[in-house]
Amino acid sequence: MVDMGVRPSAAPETTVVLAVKALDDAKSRLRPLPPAHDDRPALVVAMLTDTLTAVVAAGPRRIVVVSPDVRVHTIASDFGAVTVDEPTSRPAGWTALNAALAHGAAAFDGPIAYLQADLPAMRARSLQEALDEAADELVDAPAAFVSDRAGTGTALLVAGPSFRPLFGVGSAAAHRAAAAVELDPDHSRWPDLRTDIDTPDDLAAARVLGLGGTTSQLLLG
Ligand SMILES: Nc1nc2c(ncn2[C@@H]2O[C@H](COP(=O)(O)OP(=O)(O)OP(=O)(O)O)[C@@H](O)[C@H]2O)c(=O)[nH]1
Ligand SMILES: C=C(OP(=O)(O)O)C(=O)O
Repeated sequence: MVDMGVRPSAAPETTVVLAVKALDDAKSRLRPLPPAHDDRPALVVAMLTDTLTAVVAAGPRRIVVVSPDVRVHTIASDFGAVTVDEPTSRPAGWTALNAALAHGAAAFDGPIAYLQADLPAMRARSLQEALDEAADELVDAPAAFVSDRAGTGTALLVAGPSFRPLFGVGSAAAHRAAAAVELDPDHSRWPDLRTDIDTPDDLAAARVLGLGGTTSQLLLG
């Protein structure tokens, strides 16, 4: 007998796309770091590793990582991700980040989950739940998103391939204005998924939530 109360998980249908800029250019706002850990490329790698660990555990259809940095490609490959080079051009009015994300999604059909790559506290269960709720919204809406800890940015955007990602400063409002539905607008759930790391304060918040093993070992070990 089929249990009509249990919906299938959306993760196995979903392509997760992450963008990572060149490691030496990343996280300019993440300072000061404690002197013993003042190696931002290593921290970005650790956070990417913890993010990808959780993404893999969520069981998506595929993972795509877009980056100009070969070191990022090597890490992504270790997680079974498809690696994509930075696009060589971008449409007028597009930022480099959104062009990179759209370029990563371009070859694939089905729902695309654009996810921040610096979510070292994220648990697979939170991502799975958000993907499931996004799938429900995509029946009527072009996209759905989870805002970040501050409520102004976007941690996760799930959309069809034709929806233009609008990440950047104020992206929650931009995605809302493009008719994307905000998931859990009261911020009552998924603090781990919402905590992308831009500043030392973000890192402190992620520590309280519980950092993934690689970031934790780097900073605390
Ligand atoms: N592939 C690619 N990824 C990008 C690009 N710009 C930003 N990203 C990634 O998108 C995410 C958010 O980027 P930003 O907030 O602009 O940059 P950041 O390195 O996180 O931090 P700041 O240097 O402090 O702004 C990070 O994972 C970045 O690595 C880009 O042009 N190409
Ligand atoms: C790009 C974004 O985030 P941040 O710059 O905070 O990493 C965003 O929230 O759209």
